[in-house]
Amino acid sequence: MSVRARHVTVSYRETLALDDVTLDIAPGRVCGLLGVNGSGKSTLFKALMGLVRPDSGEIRLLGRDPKRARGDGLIAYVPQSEAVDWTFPVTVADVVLMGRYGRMGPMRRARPADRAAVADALERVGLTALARNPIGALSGGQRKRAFVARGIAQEAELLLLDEPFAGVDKGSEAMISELLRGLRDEGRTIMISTHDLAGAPALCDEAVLLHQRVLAHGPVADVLAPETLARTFGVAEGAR
Ligand SMILES: Nc1ncnc2c1ncn2[C@@H]1O[C@H](COP(=O)(O)OP(=O)(O)OP(=O)(O)O)[C@@H](O)[C@H]1O
Repeated sequence: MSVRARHVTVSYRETLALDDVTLDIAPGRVCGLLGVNGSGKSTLFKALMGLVRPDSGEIRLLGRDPKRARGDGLIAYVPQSEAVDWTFPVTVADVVLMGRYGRMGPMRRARPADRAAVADALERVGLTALARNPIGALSGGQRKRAFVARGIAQEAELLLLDEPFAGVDKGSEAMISELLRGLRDEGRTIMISTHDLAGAPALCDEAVLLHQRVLAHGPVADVLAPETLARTFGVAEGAR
């Protein structure tokens, strides 16, 4: 399994963010992580990256402890747009090169292989012509593509994308979806978190409905079936 979580519980002081989450995600899948604001999606990503330690339960990523998996460069994270300081003076190529830091040693001196990996990744996401532009000068969709390129340059096996389609135009959404499908077809595992249940991306092979607990996990249509949502959110079926 790419992702294997067993009875994972995470709390911040009094707030229970994840409650007994058990989850398996196989390699070569795009999994939508669906849930309303505050349902624990970011916390699950942080736990997968080894940035928050579960109170109890166990997580293995590609058979490794999350911190180890992150240290080995197996996990790439594409943050929510709001989580990034876009005024930070780095170029698009700099952002992508960050994906190679784990391989570059303490001096962070890029070798020809690192530069080639950056060039390939930029080519793949269609940003070669913008490589020297400041990241902040790009559109929302182009910024996301730059971060996906960082994950490609990193050669990550598991890509976690936080709200990748928020603030992104339809053209970029289609392009990002196509990119992610290509990575999936290479056997990589992709998780996409979104609170936009209705717009749950068509590219997902499966979905998880999270609300502190895993309420449903399976084909997207089943997870978003009116009966499941009604059970989840207590909405009377006839009222929608
Ligand atoms: N650092 C923190 N300290 C205290 N409480 C937190 C912290 N981070 C998250 N929480 C709380 O944990 C719960 C889950 O939050 P989380 O950010 O994981 O949800 P989310 O589904 O990602 O929400 P959003 O879509 O708004 O990002 C919420 O009640 C939130 O207020």
